[in-house]
Amino acid sequence: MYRNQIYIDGQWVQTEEQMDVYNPADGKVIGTVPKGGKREAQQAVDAAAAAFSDWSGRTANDRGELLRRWHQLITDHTDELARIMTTEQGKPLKEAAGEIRYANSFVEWYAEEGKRIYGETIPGSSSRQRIIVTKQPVGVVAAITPWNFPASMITRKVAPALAAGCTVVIKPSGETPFTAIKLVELADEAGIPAGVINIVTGPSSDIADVWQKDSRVRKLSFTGSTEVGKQLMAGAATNVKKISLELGGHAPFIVTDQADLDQAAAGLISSKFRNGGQTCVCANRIYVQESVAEKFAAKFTELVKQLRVGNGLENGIDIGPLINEEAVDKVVRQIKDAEEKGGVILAGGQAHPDLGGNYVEPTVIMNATDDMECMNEETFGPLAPITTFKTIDEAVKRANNSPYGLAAYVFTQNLGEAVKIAESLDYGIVGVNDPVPSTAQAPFGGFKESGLGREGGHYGMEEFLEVKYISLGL
Ligand SMILES: NC(=O)C1=CN([C@@H]2O[C@H](COP(=O)(O)OP(=O)(O)OC[C@H]3O[C@@H](n4cnc5c(N)ncnc54)[C@H](O)[C@@H]3O)[C@@H](O)[C@H]2O)C=CC1
Ligand SMILES: O=C(O)[C@H](O)CS(=O)(=O)O
Repeated sequence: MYRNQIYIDGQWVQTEEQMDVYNPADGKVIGTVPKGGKREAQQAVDAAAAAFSDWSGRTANDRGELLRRWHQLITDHTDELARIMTTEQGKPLKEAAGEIRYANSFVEWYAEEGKRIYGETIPGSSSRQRIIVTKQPVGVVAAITPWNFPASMITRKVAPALAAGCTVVIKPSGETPFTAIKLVELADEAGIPAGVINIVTGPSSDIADVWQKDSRVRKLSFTGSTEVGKQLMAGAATNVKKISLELGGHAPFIVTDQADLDQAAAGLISSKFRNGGQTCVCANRIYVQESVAEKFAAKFTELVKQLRVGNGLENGIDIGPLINEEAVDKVVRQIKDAEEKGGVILAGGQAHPDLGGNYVEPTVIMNATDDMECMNEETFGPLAPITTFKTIDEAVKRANNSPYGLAAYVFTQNLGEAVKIAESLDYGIVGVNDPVPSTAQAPFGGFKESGLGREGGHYGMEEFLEVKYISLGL
């Protein structure tokens, strides 16, 4: 069912040692992938470096045409890709199919955007000088991606990199390699030349160590935890690589007394429980203005109690299993901590009593306080802690009191209040009455310890380009 090979220089490669891949729904092994190491990592960079001259020398139209073929093949294989993703990651099939479409939207967008890499001329300092500013591809790109969005975190890097004329080496998460391998298989089928895309699975630190030390790798693009991001940022200093980091988040979700409470409650369901809460942009702290807190909590809790938990491959499931036992332990630990500190459980409150395994009940906790773990540490699970506030200034101050700065949300029907709050929040993404703002044409990225750089839109293209200034003496 799953290709269990890695792809280097246009060849599908096996390794003696293999790594098991598990289905989080039942803990069973669904297959194995190569345990690639330093040798495979080096071979991948060798291939990408060798392919760079031809690929970067092609026109943006040529590269765009191949990206368009890749886009069509991903479209044709959406159901197969979604089923692979749900089996190795756990998210419900409908969400997995949604992610494939979202992932594919980056391929479509950058197939065109490569044709819009503009330079400029600047008036010279003398009549005999012409100033020309051009953009050129940065070179070989290393992409290291997480398990929670196994498709879109790859295409959000690879599509702009290829459109810019870069070649790439990819290390997907060991939890979800099959989605990545299938995407690369379709790129191969689309006719993207050997060496342009390479994928290696195996121990991440061995592979990353090779890529960090190889000066031909000119750009590292990483999505994952802030902890690992900091390690990679330090390593990139070895030969001053350009780096993009999409790291952790801890999103505040503010509901003012001017909000449409039904809209806000439905919005919180979308933000909080997408991918079972395993997204870097999902609501982690819910701040509700005092006068509407009880009414809002009742509406939200009613919706939470209707959510169905189960195997993502079954119909009608809203929340699948978390990725592994450690993820479950973290959520249960945060629930217990919140209860010990005075939190009141309105819904859920435990690992799933009937399903067991990696399943957790969607949980709502009222009377949350700022000293609780869940109000400070990224949950990455289906836990919604609600606290109240008196004034807008208080809400903004508490919302900004975090080392993270990725996404934030505010629900209000008062335009002036919305603008004031959105402009005051220290976050790279602010959803105003919009619980899922992510889209291919907009810049995705965070302030503070949530990362560096942006992905999506023309901002995402700049991450794979170098600016060159040519001074022309006449
Ligand atoms: N800001 C964003 O867009 C996103 C942030 N995240 C964050 O990532 C975390 C969950 O994803 P995980 O995959 O568990 O994160 P993770 O940081 O453990 O792993 C991410 C990737 O890095 C690799 N990796 C792990 N240790 C490494 C090392 N020492 N050197 C090189 N590579 C290494 C992993 O194999 C995986 O491919 C959460 O904290 C979440 O907030 C996840 C997705 C998107
Ligand atoms: O990794 C994530 O959490 C994603 O970046 C969130 S989104 O792009 O799907 O909104």
